[in-house]
Amino acid sequence: MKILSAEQIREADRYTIQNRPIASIDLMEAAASAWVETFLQSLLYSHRKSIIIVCGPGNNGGDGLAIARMLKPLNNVTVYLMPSDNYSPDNLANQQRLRESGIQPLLLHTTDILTLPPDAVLIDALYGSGLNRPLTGLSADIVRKINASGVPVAAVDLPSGMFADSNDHNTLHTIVKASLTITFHLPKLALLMMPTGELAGEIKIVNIGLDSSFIDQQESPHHLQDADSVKVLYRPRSLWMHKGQAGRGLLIGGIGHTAGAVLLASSAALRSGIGLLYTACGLRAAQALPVHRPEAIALDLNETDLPDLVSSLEPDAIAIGPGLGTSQASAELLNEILEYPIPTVLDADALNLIAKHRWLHRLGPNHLITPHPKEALRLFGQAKPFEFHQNLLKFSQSSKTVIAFKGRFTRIYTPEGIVWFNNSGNHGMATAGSGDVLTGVLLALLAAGYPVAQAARLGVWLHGAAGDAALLRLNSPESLIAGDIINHLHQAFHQLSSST
Ligand SMILES: NC(=O)C1=CN([C@@H]2O[C@H](COP(=O)(O)OP(=O)(O)OC[C@H]3O[C@@H](n4cnc5c(N)ncnc54)[C@H](O)[C@@H]3O)[C@@H](O)[C@H]2O)[C@@H](O)CC1
Ligand SMILES: Nc1ncnc2c1ncn2[C@@H]1O[C@H](COP(=O)(O)OP(=O)(O)O)[C@@H](O)[C@H]1O
Ligand SMILES: [K+]
Repeated sequence: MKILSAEQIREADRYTIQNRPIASIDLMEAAASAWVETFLQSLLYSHRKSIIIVCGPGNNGGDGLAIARMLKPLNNVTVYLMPSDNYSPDNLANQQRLRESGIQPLLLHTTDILTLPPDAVLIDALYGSGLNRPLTGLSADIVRKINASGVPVAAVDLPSGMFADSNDHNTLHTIVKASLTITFHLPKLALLMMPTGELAGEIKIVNIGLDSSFIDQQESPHHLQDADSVKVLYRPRSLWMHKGQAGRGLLIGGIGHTAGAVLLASSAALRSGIGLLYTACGLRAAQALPVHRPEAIALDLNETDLPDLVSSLEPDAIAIGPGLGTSQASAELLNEILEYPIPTVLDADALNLIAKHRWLHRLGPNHLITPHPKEALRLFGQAKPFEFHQNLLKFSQSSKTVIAFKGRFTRIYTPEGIVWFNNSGNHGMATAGSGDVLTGVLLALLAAGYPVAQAARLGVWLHGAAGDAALLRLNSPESLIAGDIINHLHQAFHQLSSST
């Protein structure tokens, strides 16, 4: 699914109204109705004693007015409206319809009249994608009062005060903090990125019937990656396959006390279909691995000459980093690995070493780096979130390196300039070792021969989908541990192979 800019979304609205037999006011009615349908199914709505709706002067406010009319038969609804001498035509039309339905909106001349009972739910329809500058004055005061109240908020299209695209020049404290954002038709960039994404709460996308051929024609580097978009990448195994065709992988890490990292990565690689796995690690891990995972071949790094190993093994793919440490000896191992033109995943301490030794320029098309935000900061330096995003995009294009920037919506930056926002995975995965599991999955896919960008996309999705299957089973994000992700990889693969 494409992610369009605010400007492109406006164009899509305009195009739909001009080329489809639907008037602007009817599109608003359809949007409000789709929003209400999703809202009524949400946990946020259940058991709430009243509904407060705050409406702005534009079409976002127009949606709010229409939503108020639709919810009136179901609950106790109070509507507040921003005073303006420049209401949009559809906003005015919906003010009229609302009054005809028996609701008189209260004009929000001052924040004093805004009453926010704790057992209410607030619907935020102040501003949407038409925001043209950060909020100030009365609008900002209203947002601050809403945020201070503790009343749960469901936002219409976007939390008010948030720009759909870059918020690098915005102030976060003038953005509504929502528990749920029901957005229209397409995801918006700001909903998928920190720190703005966190202000949106749970995100739901509702179809409002915008013209799909117009959307298909729009150029955008940003895409949301779901099961359907990775299914096309998946290559099922041949019935006649033998283990030599499933790929050989070499995993390097687990030095000293950090044996667990390679144990997790090894298990994940084996559960992701690797044919042969060699894990080169410290003594502790080399002793623990056969007990923990006898399918892997453990090699003690102290007794292994890396160039000899690589030339005798001829691995199809390498992964280096989990539990590697940042010692001089580890740096020498990495220095060697960076010379091989073999598809390689670089994670954790491998990334810290690259930052420390300023080896970023040595990365190329056979490399897949998987930084979490702190590692990315060490590698690429500090920048505002949207600028940082642009920097990653530029680096991937110029170096031809694939980046999986990990987080809630892990972003996969590909050298052709496309960024995939992955939508599998959950907050239960914010636990030690889940990144090591991803490294193992990626190693297996690279060893199986998937091109680097495809392995990254597929692996990140599988990892998230396995986490989702684990959460479904455990029912508690707190109890989810990295091993559970491994134990549910089979379900993620099954989803890929099952017919649509
Ligand atoms: N046909 C359409 O265009 C559709 C639009 N929809 C809704 O329309 C929204 C976009 O509507 P609009 O383009 O009218 O924009 P908004 O309603 O988001 O905001 C525009 C209004 O707010 C004012 N404004 C902007 N920034 C401000 C600021 N910092 N302080 C104070 N006032 C500010 C503008 O002067 C204008 O009056 C979407 O988010 C969505 O909710 C939906 O109804 C679906 C269909
Ligand atoms: N809130 C979340 N929602 C979705 N996925 C998450 C969330 N938190 C973490 N993850 C995923 O879990 C993994 C964590 O990786 P990382 O931070 O490297 O962990 P570790 O270093 O402990 O192994 C990443 O793949 C990330 O995308
Ligand atoms: K809004």
